Amino acid sequence: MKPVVKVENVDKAFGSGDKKVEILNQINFSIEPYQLVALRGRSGSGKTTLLNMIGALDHPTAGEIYIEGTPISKYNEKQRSELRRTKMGFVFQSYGLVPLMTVEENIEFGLRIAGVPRGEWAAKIKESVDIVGLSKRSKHRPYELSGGEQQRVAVARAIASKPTLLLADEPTAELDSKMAFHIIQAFQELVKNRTTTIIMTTHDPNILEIIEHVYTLEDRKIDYRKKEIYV
Ligand SMILES: Nc1ncnc2c1ncn2[C@@H]1O[C@H](COP(=O)(O)OP(=O)(O)OP(=O)(O)O)[C@@H](O)[C@H]1O
Repeated sequence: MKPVVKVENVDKAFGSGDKKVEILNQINFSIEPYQLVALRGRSGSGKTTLLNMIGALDHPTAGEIYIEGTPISKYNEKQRSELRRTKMGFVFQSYGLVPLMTVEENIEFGLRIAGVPRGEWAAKIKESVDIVGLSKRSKHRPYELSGGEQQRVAVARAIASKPTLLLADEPTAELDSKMAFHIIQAFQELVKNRTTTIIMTTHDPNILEIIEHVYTLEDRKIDYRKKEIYV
């Protein structure tokens, strides 16, 4: 099976001339299908930058990123947006919920964009809302929810379409430890059922403890560690 993600000799710098800041230098790694991967590193180490490049939202300065074997650097904006829409789910720090839509409608909107057939929406909305424990809140609008609840809606929306690749930036940052574990368990189920490959960033040592594949960004380089997990 091809890796879902292959990052090859990737450099990333922002700015130019005197203001040039090199964030990532010669990054290489591959992620096999149905892995749950954690990306850790100090604030400013480039975790979000790397997720953005894997998610075709930003371009490497050098090197190549392959999604399911296809190099994406030559994709035009339309192809990149198609790739994101059909294969990827995103949980980013701003959540990106539509304020005037209820929880259900926000998830439905995500399903529509991902091209999921209409007949599957109701079941997928129910399933994803149940997974994040928000069944009782599904008719509420984002502004009626706490920060952690909004984050769970973003998770539900991202997993509802069962994307090939889920990219999640600090998806448990706003959650208490019980709910954070619950979300990670849901991620582990998606991986175990061979539904999705997940890359998430986290600072939380308790979560890093239970994730098998951990990548660390430090001094512009990446380091990989596979752990034995006993659960
Ligand atoms: N568009 C941009 N222009 C200039 N510099 C940027 C840009 N985006 C990110 N950076 C810089 O790149 C570095 C890495 O940022 P990034 O957001 O990837 O870090 P991070 O590891 O995700 O941090 P955190 O844990 O705080 O979210 C930071 O120093 C940041 O200021």
